[in-house]
Amino acid sequence: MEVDKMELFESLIAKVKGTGKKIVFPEGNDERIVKAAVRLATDGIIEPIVLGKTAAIKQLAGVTQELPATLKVLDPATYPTAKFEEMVSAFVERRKGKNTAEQARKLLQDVNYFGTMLVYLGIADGLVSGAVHPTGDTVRPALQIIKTRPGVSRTSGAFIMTKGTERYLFADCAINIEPNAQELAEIAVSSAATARLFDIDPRVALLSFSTKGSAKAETVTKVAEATKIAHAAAPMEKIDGELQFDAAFVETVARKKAPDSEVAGHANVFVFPELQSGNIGYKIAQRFGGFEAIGPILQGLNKPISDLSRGAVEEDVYKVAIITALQATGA
Ligand SMILES: CC(C)(COP(=O)(O)OP(=O)(O)OC[C@H]1O[C@@H](n2cnc3c(N)ncnc32)[C@H](O)[C@@H]1OP(=O)(O)O)[C@@H](O)C(=O)NCCC(=O)NCCS
Ligand SMILES: CC(=O)OP(=O)(O)O
Repeated sequence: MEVDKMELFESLIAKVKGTGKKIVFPEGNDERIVKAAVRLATDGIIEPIVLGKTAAIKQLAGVTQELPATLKVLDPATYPTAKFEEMVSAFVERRKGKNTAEQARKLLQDVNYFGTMLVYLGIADGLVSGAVHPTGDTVRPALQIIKTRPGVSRTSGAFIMTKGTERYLFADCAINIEPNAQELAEIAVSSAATARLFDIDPRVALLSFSTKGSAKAETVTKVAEATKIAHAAAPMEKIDGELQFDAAFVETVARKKAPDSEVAGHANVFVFPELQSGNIGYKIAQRFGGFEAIGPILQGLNKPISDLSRGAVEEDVYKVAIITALQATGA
């Protein structure tokens, strides 16, 4: 089968399998998480580290024999004191005076902080959480400890949206509540890079309720300004805005509303102007449109940390973990 015709996840699995990536799952008390982790280990795709107690994990996963050999269970409650204190010291050093050792010990009782520190210390290559915890609680440890890559000031959350052979990227659907023009530009540039993970040749539309000045409002000016900043930051990328969704997506509408745009009518990466529209937009495409929505994939962090929707099913956990491992390969 040619790679571009391969089912998306077959090709992603082929890139990840054999790399031995260790992904930590802090929510070992959730059935969807443990079942996905067992499948990922059994299929030889990643080496999961599940936080919790072996007996409870086996029961939730419905495993009566041994867990797969490549699945490691780690119980924070019985983590050796010396190792825990090393973690505390590393945390305090990373927080540069923002947290004391006493605060660190308390924060590290939280499985998301504990799991994120495993990634920071290199014990795990990435983390998947958020099936139980809301996004803020899942990503805050990563924002504080893992932090953004040089040149990126804000992380953002993208979804890969698939239906049949259709494949699009939506962002930011998860993190930045009211991004300014600079932040929106960064989200657009990061999204182009994320799209390439999925073999999408990115054509990025910055969405609005206006197309090329058809309406006047501060919120529209912000999107037009973000487009200019994104062009200056990444002149080789195909990025355009401000565009309404129909102008971005439908060729006949694009010919009328934005005839000179190389993106309009052909966009495959959709950047929303703020979080309300982004989060609502992806859920409408998912629930009305029948698209599978995988993510949010956090963009621009130093190491891969992935959130899940609390509405996620086992299959979503499985797929998000594969994407997280793919990010960990440096692809
Ligand atoms: C992501 C979110 C939790 C961060 O909020 P917060 O914890 O109040 O953030 P704070 O402003 O206190 O910042 C905490 C740290 O994270 C950093 N940070 C905050 N947002 C960031 C971002 N988008 N990218 C990178 N770092 C960020 C801050 O710089 C700060 O770092 P510091 O402690 O080293 O100084 C918040 O923006 C949020 O709730 N977003 C919406 C999440 C959501 O509900 N989405 C819908 C469902 S997916
Ligand atoms: C991404 C998202 O919307 O997460 P949740 O459904 O958990 O709020």
